[in-house]
Amino acid sequence: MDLLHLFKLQKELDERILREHGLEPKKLLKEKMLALLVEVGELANETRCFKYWSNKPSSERSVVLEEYVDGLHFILSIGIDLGVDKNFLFYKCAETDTTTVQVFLDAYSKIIRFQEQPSITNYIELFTSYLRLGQTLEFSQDEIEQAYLAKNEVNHERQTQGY
Ligand SMILES: O=c1ccn([C@H]2C[C@H](O)[C@@H](COP(=O)(O)OP(=O)(O)OP(=O)(O)O)O2)c(=O)[nH]1
Repeated sequence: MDLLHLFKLQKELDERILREHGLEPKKLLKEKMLALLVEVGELANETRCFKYWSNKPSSERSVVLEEYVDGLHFILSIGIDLGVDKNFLFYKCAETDTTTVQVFLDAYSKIIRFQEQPSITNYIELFTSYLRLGQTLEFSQDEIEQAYLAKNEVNHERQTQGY
């Protein structure tokens, strides 16, 4: 996954959203943190991994993947505000032998920790936990990258249409 390229596309999209909505290029960190928490909740809902009371299966893989890359958009956007977008290198996170529910809870706790203390170390921890979540959901890096590019385009189209 070419993260530096994704950061660049994210920056273009974020700048466009600010422009179209007449917002100052001020940081919207709190709003982005809440948006990310909501996206992780939407993702968990689509997987249904915690719904021990139901036999209904997970949503289609493509639906889950789109939710996943919505969260990735906000994580990249937060990284840009933090100033790490020019030199952030992806390193493969170790495979973990744990449940999907636990991986979701870990991602939540890393997001909250970063929100309380927005350091680069905590950002890397957050990013890593989100990549681990992608691995747990069995998405390849290539699939994630392609889905990110597709949703990024949709986000631009929405701005064109005055979303
Ligand atoms: O500064 C921003 C703000 C938003 N987004 C992207 C992230 C995500 O891909 C999308 C917002 O999520 P979604 O598509 O779920 O938006 P929604 O307005 O909640 O749509 P829906 O009601 O269809 O879920 O916009 C950014 O990249 N940068």
